[in-house]
Amino acid sequence: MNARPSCLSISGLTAILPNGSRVLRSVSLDVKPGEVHALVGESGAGKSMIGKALLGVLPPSVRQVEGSIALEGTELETLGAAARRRLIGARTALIPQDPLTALNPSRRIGPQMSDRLTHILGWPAERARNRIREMLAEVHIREPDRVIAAYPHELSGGMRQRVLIAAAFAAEPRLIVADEPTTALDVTVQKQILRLIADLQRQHGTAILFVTHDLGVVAKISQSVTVLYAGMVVERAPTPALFATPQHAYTRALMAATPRYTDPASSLQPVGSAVLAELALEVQNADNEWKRAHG
Ligand SMILES: Nc1ncnc2c1ncn2[C@@H]1O[C@H](COP(=O)(O)OP(=O)(O)OP(=O)(O)O)[C@@H](O)[C@H]1O
Repeated sequence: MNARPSCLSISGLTAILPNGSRVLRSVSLDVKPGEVHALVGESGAGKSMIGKALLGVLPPSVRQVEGSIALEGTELETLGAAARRRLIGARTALIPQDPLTALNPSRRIGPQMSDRLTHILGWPAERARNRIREMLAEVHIREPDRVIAAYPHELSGGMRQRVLIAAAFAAEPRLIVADEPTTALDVTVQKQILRLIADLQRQHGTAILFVTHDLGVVAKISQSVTVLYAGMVVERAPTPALFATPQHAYTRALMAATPRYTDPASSLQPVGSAVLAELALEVQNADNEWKRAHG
């Protein structure tokens, strides 16, 4: 028997729009303690929606109608709004896609980094300041004083993302949601940032739900992976098994569309119409089954 609960356990998560269409179709996934779990899918697959459901910030037009989300064995549904916010604040952190919009342009970096530690976790200001300095060193920022005193626009995109990574790890969360954290960066900086996240993850033993559309990133950073299409889980596997023996035609099509997994001499293949027709049928079957079960 496995006595240690999953760090994050999502089961049967269904979210619905006012017109009745489901944007998440009974999604289940598990992130084990200390592992990186990749959530991969094309634009619109529902990756961000899962992160938002976890953080309790679904858009007003989207309702979670079914399913459960548990953090280290605690079902979020069983908590009141304030207790849920406290638990999420203490156990999770977010590395966002776009570091510029995630930072307040009119406030200096230092106070923005320590806000979470002082406001949500109640740390004294000096402890928070010291922790921020430690974390800036861990993300290889050589002039911490300059960065602490800077406004976001005074830093490069890569530096801003380092700052947000430092802030995410500062309170030793159990789970970090990394929402396409390298997408907004230059290609050369992307590699450094990915390596940095991987290094910190190993050193701190933090579990990460790593949202990405890039199978190359999945291969580099994750131990397990969930492939999502139209809010539906298409395939879930340990990462080495996914690449060695992909089970679903859609996963194989995504691989064929990713440069490093194809013969460089061959051209990249978009997801073909046969695969899309198969997916459409699976979505329809899943929706019919759901409608039958819900009258
Ligand atoms: N505020 C909203 N109201 C209604 N539907 C929405 C809203 N935001 C997103 N959607 C829809 O929900 C579905 C999932 O969107 P989501 O943003 O989670 O996809 P994603 O996989 O994160 O895509 P991307 O990689 O482009 O961010 C899409 O069909 C999208 O059109």
